[in-house]
Amino acid sequence: MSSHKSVRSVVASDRVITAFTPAYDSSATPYQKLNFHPIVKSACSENRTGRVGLKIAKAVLVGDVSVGKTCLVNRFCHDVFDREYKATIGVDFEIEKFTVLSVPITLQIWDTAGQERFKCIASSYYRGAQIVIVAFDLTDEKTLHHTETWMSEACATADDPVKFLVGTKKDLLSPSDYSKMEQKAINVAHKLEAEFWATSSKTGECVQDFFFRAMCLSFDDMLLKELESYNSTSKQIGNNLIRVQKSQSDLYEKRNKRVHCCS
Ligand SMILES: Nc1nc2c(ncn2[C@@H]2O[C@H](COP(=O)(O)OP(=O)(O)OP(=O)(O)O)[C@@H](O)[C@H]2O)c(=O)[nH]1
Repeated sequence: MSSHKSVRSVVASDRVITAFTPAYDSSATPYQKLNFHPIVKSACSENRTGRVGLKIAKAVLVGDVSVGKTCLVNRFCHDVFDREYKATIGVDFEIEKFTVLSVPITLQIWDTAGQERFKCIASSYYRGAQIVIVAFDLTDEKTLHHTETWMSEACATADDPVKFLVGTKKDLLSPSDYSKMEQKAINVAHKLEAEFWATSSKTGECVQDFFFRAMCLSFDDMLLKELESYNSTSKQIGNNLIRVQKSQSDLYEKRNKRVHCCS
């Protein structure tokens, strides 16, 4: 297992999210929200974000061999592109610190190997992911056909994730070849109930927007769940308190009745 970690103690200014990043194509996404949930926005502005500020959003990146998964991560995390192919051995990971609506949150990106012989190792890292990214090569249609299997395997142990279908190597296609491929990819994305993106790690096209979008959707989901669980716990504590108060007042009433009878 190889790994090159980049843990930044201070959030870089280009990792500060103050507005909701839109979808690549509003007709190619199941996620139709255009902004952070109002409850999320007010919780952030009033500093009521519970444990979310301490949380890590886990993303797993899967797909066929050599579709460009490592290049996608390297373009986003280090702003570099390597034209030489070096196979990922097992799994690799990167950590990026963000601030979303002034709340600190860490994104952990697990870059898995596409080679069949590493599948067993790589799949053990899918568990608990809040973001599943299935990558395919826009210049190689058979890699698109395999995305259904990748998605179902990665989602099997993920945590109700936001799902993405990401086409890579857009720089290698002519506009007309791209639009033919895009339509096929959007059809697959609908089937997978995933959001479609097309990127180029060589030119950097849409790479940062894609990861920002993933962060926005997952942050919104995580904070809503956190606030819901906080509210239901408070409600339960409230109900228990009412029950205790009621049984205390019943006891008091019974004792008063007894005192009254005896006298
Ligand atoms: N032109 C172009 N080439 C790319 C792009 N992304 C990746 N490549 C090339 O595709 C090859 C494979 O890229 P990787 O990122 O190593 O592929 P991978 O999916 O991580 O491969 P595995 O680790 O084996 O699963 C490399 O030679 C890259 O230079 C891109 O956006 N444009």
